[in-house]
This record gives sequence, structure tokens and C-alpha cells, in this order.
Amino acid sequence: MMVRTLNHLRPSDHPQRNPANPHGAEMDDIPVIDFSPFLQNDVNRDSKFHVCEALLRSLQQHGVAKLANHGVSYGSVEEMFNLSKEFFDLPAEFKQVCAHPSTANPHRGFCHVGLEKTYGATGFERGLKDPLKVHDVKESFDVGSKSDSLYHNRWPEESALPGFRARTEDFFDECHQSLCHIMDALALGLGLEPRSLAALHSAQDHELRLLHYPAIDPRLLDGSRLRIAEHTDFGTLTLLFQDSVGGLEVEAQHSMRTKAEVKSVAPFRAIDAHAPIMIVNIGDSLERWTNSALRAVVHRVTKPQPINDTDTVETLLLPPRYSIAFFGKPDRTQSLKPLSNFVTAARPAIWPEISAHAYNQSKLVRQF
Ligand SMILES: O=C(O)CCC(=O)C(=O)O
Ligand SMILES: [Fe+2]
Repeated sequence: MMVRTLNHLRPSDHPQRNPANPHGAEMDDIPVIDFSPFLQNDVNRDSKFHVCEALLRSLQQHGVAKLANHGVSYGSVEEMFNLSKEFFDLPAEFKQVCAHPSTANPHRGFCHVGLEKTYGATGFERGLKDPLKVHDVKESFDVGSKSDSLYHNRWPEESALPGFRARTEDFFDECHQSLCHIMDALALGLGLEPRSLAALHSAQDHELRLLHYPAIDPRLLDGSRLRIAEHTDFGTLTLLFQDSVGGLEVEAQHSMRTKAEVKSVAPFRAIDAHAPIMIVNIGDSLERWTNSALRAVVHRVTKPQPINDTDTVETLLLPPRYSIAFFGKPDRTQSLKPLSNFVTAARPAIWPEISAHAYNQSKLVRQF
């Protein structure tokens, strides 16, 4: 069979594609926010506050925000994508050196296709007990902080990929710094103490994840398989970079309803943004702290929107897709019970007391 790939398809080439396509999610109209005024010293307070408001508005309305000039240097993002490709291109035996265990802990190292089952956590935050088994077609590499004393990182041999470890550790640090700035902006937008949210992330209990979705016949992504099944992230904010292949979709937020109150699935929208633009999305822990004033966004990765069943002929192959996710996580010892600023007599605490670590584990173990 002659194989033609669809590399030429970039989300930005199709700004208002198939609005009437019954198979596909509509593209989003979420604006890109220039975050640089918030990072600069010589900028007046109004300009900084304008960024905070725009960030908060986007997160409230869509569960996601798109940031340019976010503090992770564009050169670092490009370099990390290149290193990620080199890592996943390594022969299997080199990746086995740093294999993720077949069980959940430590959640570190290389996961081959099929090892992690995101569907185990699908609907978790809505109390869904028995999700459909939608299989992921992805490989991943998970890294924690280099100073984490509980879970240790797993690396390939230095000689297999010289510099990979050092650059990945630096990238982790850059993402942590950027996350703290975004948390500061969010704290200001929400009327909290300026550094209060960043302070809850000082242990750097985050995870950096490189993802590779192999080239695939798009007809195989038929709903029984997706590139990644629908889920919400466990932490506070995820900083995500997707390449130009696209395919990330987010569920429309239900205004003023908590996840627990939502019974049905809302429509998905394709996210039209790629690296170096950062896609920030809300995870469960931030939903809990804000007593659902901000809601964790359900998302998945499937075929990009120009590709639907009727377009597809046997000779088309969806190109590989790479993405990088930095899961911002609260310090493990922190409680996830709603912060007092979000609890009133009219809106009592929706979420119970649980430590960030216990919550993370309760969801993680369902995926292995
Ligand atoms: O690859 C992506 O764009 C999303 C990955 C993701 O949602 C995850 O790993 O939690
Ligand atoms: Fe995710």
C-alpha cells in the first residue's frame, strides 16, 4: 500500500474549517494572551492587571487559556521537542533502560503504547464508576523534580542521548518558574494574596511528560481508540505544548455547574494553537481549591479536524504527533479542601478534605 502522510495539514491553515461537519469538533475562538506585561518590571500595574483579567476570563469560560511570551523560552520549547523526538526514536532496548514500572508507582520513565490506560480515570471527577474502555495510542516519558526524595527519575544511559537529562531538568525548572508566574497572575485575578498560590507549589511536586503519538491510520481512531482518551488532569494547571499536527480537543465548560452536577457530555472543541504557544488547562486540584469557581477541563486527543471518516481513503496515514505537558501539582502535603476565600454560607465547601498526594494516587492507580 502506498502511504501518504498528512504532514501538510496545520491547524492554522484551516481557521474556520468545516463548521458544518457533523463528525468533527468545531475549532475554538479562544484568544491568545500576551503574558509578557506580567513578567516585565517596567510595565504599569494596569497592563499587568489586564493580563490577569484576560487569563482568569479565559480559564473561567473555556477551562483553558492560550499564552504567548509565557516565560518558557521559545528556544527551549523547540529544543525540547527535538530531544523528545530523538528519545522516542531510540531503539526499544535503550528506552527499556528507563522503563516505567507496570504499576502506577513510581510514575517515572518510559511508558510503551498500551501501558497507561487513561480511560481508567475518565469521568473520575464526575463520579463515573465504569468508563468505556477507550484505548490510548501513545508513548510517554515522565519526569519529576530532580530533588524529589519520594520518587526517583529514570533516565536512558547518558551515552544513548548525550545532554538529554540535563536539558530536560533545565526545562522542568523553566516550566516551574513559568507556572509560578501564572499562579501569581491568577491569584491577583481572583483577589487572593499575591504569592499565595505559587507558595502552595514550592516543593515542585510536578510532572513533566513528553508524549509521542505514532503515525496511524486515522480510521483506527474510531472512538474505541483515541490518541489519548478523555480525562481531566489531576493537578492545578497543566502547561501544554502541542505540535502543528493538532488534535487536542476540550469539552465546552458548563457555566455555573460543577463537574459533580454535570451528567451529560458537552460538545468538544478543537484547540487551534501550537508550540511555542502554551495551552494552560485547569486540573482537578485547582477546581477543588476554588470550590469549582474554576472547573477542571475535560480533554482528549484525536484526529485533527480536517480528517474525518468521509475524507479518509486507504492511502492516508496520520503523521506522528508530539506534545509536551508540564503538570503543575500542589505540594503533596497540601490539602485540596476549598480555600476559605471560595467558601461562603451560600456556597459551602463542595469538596472534602484530602491531601494532594492521596488524591493524585487515587486517580493514578486507576490508570495502570
Ligand atoms: O498530547 C496532548 O496534547 C495532551 C496530553 C494530555 O492530555 C495528558 O497527557 O494528560
Ligand atoms: Fe491531560
